[in-house]
Amino acid sequence: MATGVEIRTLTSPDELPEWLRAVSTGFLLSPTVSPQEVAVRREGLDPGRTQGAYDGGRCVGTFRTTPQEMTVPGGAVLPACAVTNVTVSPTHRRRGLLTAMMAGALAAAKERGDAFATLIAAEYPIYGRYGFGPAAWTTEWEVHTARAGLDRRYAGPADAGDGGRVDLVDADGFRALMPAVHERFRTGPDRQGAIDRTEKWWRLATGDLRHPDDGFTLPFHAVYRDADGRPQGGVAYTSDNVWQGKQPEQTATVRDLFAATAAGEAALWRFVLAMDWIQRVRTGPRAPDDVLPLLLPDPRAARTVTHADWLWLRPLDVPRMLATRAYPSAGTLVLDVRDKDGYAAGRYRLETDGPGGAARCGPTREEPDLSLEAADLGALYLGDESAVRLAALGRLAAHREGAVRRADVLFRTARRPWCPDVF
Ligand SMILES: CC(=O)SCCNC(=O)CCNC(=O)[C@H](O)C(C)(C)COP(=O)(O)OP(=O)(O)OC[C@H]1O[C@@H](n2cnc3c(N)ncnc32)[C@H](O)[C@@H]1OP(=O)(O)O
Repeated sequence: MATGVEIRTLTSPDELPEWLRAVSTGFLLSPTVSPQEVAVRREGLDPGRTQGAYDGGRCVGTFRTTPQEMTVPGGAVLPACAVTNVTVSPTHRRRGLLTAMMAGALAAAKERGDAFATLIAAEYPIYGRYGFGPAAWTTEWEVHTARAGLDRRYAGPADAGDGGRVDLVDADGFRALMPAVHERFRTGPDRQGAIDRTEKWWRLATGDLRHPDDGFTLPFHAVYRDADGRPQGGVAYTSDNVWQGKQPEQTATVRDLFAATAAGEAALWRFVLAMDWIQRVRTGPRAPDDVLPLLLPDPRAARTVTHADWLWLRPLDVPRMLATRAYPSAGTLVLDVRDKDGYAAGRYRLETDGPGGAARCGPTREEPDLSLEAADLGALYLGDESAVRLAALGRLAAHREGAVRRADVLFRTARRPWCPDVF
């Protein structure tokens, strides 16, 4: 580790301006942070979960965690330790500062009883060494609206197709209605990977609270209500106002689109795709198996512009993780989990009752069916990775005939996991 550098949690909110300057420097945003920006960022930030690395009086490393609820397969939620604001200044990189801050944060998370740690990785190669595996991927599409083959005569609010309707609302209305809908959405049985949103999240997203330095554009907002008038989903979108030779060439960008019902999700996409002047719709980061392309008569009109790892997950409490999620069939599996940091290491017996039933998991001395690294269990846990694929890569060893396929029968999910948010 770097000599002469002290790593510690912040002792007072007065240390935040210097700490935030270091975040802004590490992310190459700006060498300074305005007092107004500090005022916004300090809201909800817990100094006790905020680490800084100090060389003399200068902050050269930052690392923060926040409490998070994450949905696991089946719809139950578990407490996670969300890692964010990780930076080391270019003057102090590759001397072990991140490694030291990560060690402190994971030890605290284990002590608190968090089931796992999560993060959105800036670059793929950074976090595997700390026991994180890519647990949910993301895809962004750009839809060429004229090629999609949709009926562009969409008639507006009264015609969402199922007796429901889509209405434009202002930002305050969206913020008033949507948190409750989002709670139902994110805890659905196929919503593994979705996370809770704080009041601050909603205020920032709807412009009620603004980062003065980030050039925020207020989006348009629309709400889908079902035939009974119950709000079931919403969309936030912007448009770029581009014209060429008297022709509209506009691209709408979806910032947020979710619904608690399939009808609501389809109606909101149809609404966005049918808008006059819009030639292209950028979907923002979605689940790789989002319904969007197949809602189009010609799915090829949805061109993939990004497909990448998104949410990374680091197991901490394996028995709790495995006993809490749902499984599509009854079965048993004995897993030998290797973890050089110890948090997830051990041999565990998982026993599942199948659909609608419970699962039990605890330490065992039985011979293992499979052995794998904690990071690979992180990749398997939400259902996105395949045990057969990991075995082909040599990252998962089978000790019994058929054990790899048995793992896939238990772990794979009907829908792919999706974390809709950046944190
Ligand atoms: C959740 C989030 O906040 S994601 C944001 C992450 N932040 C950034 O990407 C901002 C720019 N980068 C940085 O601030 C820093 O380079 C960090 C935070 C990524 C790494 O900090 P460092 O203190 O340099 O990491 P540290 O010295 O502990 O490195 C540990 C190991 O990871 C490797 N490593 C670190 N960063 C990277 C990287 N970007 N790519 C590949 N390997 C890396 C190091 O080479 C080292 O490997 P070794 O143990 O085999 O020698």
